[in-house]
Amino acid sequence: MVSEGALKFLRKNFIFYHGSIRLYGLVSTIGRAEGPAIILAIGTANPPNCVEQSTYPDFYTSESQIASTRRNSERNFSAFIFRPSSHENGRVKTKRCEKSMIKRRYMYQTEAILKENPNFCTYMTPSLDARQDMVVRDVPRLGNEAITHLIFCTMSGIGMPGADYQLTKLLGLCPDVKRYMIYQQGCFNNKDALVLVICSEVTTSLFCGPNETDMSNLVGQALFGDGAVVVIVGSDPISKIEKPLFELVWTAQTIALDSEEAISGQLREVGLTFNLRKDVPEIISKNIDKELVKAFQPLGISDYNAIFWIVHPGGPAILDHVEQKLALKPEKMKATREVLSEYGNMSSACVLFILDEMRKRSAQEGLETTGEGLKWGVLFGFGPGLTIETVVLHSMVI
Ligand SMILES: CC(=O)CC(=O)SCCNC(=O)CCNC(=O)[C@H](O)C(C)(C)COP(=O)(O)OP(=O)(O)OC[C@H]1O[C@@H](n2cnc3c(N)ncnc32)[C@H](O)[C@@H]1OP(=O)(O)O
Repeated sequence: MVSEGALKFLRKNFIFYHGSIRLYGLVSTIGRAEGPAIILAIGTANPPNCVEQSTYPDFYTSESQIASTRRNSERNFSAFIFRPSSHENGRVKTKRCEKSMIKRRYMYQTEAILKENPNFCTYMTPSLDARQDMVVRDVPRLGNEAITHLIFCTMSGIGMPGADYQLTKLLGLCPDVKRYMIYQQGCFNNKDALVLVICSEVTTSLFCGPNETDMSNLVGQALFGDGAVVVIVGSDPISKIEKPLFELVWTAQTIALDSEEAISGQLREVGLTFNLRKDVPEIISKNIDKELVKAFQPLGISDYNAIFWIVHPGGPAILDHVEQKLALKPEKMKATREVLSEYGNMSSACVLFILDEMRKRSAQEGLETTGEGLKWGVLFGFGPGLTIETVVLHSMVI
C-alpha cells in the first residue's frame, strides 16, 4: 500500500521517477491520460533583425570584416551559391543566394555585433567566450510562457545552469516548475499535465567567416537562421476550453544507413564547428520510404499524396530529393517551402513553424481540418547522426 505522501511525491516527480521524458505517450501507472498527446497551442518568435537573402552576401562580406575574408568569400560564393550573373555599371552583380530558395532569415548578429566581434568573421578564430555570452542571453530570450513543465530544446549553446533555468527566471516562473534540457537533438504526457516545449535556435555559435576549402561551412552560412517556437502539449482536451490542433499518434527515430558524420558538429574555441556531407539529401531520400512504410502500413496508407507533409527544410535539395523519390505533388511541400523561404533553416524550430503555418493556412482557406483538409500527416525531422525522426500526426476538425 502506497501512502498518500508517497503518492503525492510520485505524482510531482513522476517524470524523473521513470528516468526519462517521453512526450509522445508517457507511460505512467498514475493518472494516465485516456487519449494521445495533443498539440494544444503553438507560438513562434524571431529576433527583430531581418536579413534579406538577396543582401546577405553584402552582410556576410561587409567592410566590417577583414579584407582577406571578403576576397575569399566572394570567390567561394561566386563558385557556389552567389554565382555571378551579369555586369551592372561595370561591377559584377551577383545572382545572390537564389538557389537556397530562402527570401529572408532572422538573426541576432547585426553588422554592429560583427564589428565588435571581428573574430566571429575570421575563419576558425577563437571566439567561444563572446559567442557563449550572447547565446546564454539570447536563446532563453526567444522562448516564451510556461505552465507546469518546461522542456527546453536547443543545439545553440551549452551553459550551467542552462537556458531552461534562465528562461524560468526571465519569465518569473515558479521555482519548482519541472525543467528538462534537451541539447543537440530534435524534440521528443500524464493526465492534466500541460507541457511547454520550447525550441529556440540562435546562430551566434555557428556564424563563421569563410574559408577557401570549407564549402560545408558556406552551405551552413547560407541556410541557417534564428527562431523560436513554443508548443503546449496535453491530452484529453477540455471541451470548449482547449482547442486541439494535432494529435501525436506515433513516433520513431532511426540512424540512417551509411550516414556516418553526415551532419556533425563540435563545440570548439571558435564556436560550434559544423560539418555537412554533400550527400545529405541523397541519404535522406534513400531512407525515407522505409520509415513511411513503418509509420503508415498499420494505418493501411500507402498513397503518400493522401497525407499532409511537414519536412525539416534543411535545404531545398533535401525537399527536392524527397519530393522526387516519393513522386509527391508540389503542393505537399507548400507549407514547408514557405517556412524555408521566409525564415531559412531554424534547426529544431522549423518543423513546428511549419505546423503553425499549415494550421493557419488551412483555417484561412476554409478547409475542414488543421492538416490541409486531410486526416493523417507525417512530420520528418533530420539531425546529427544522420538521425531521422518520424511523427505520425492526426489533424483536428477546424
Ligand atoms: C542542424 C541539423 O541537425 C539539421 C540540418 O538542417 S543540417 C543542414 C542540412 N542541409 C543540407 O544538407 C543542404 C542541402 N543542400 C542544398 O539544399 C543545396 O545543395 C544548396 C542550397 C546548399 C545549394 O544548392 P545549389 O546552388 O543548387 O548548388 P548545388 O549544385 O547543390 O551545390 C553547389 C556546389 O556546392 C557543393 N556543395 C553542396 N553542398 C555541399 C556540402 N554540404 N559540402 C561541400 N560542398 C557542397 C556542390 O558539390 C556543388 O559543387 P560544384 O559546383 O563544384 O559541383
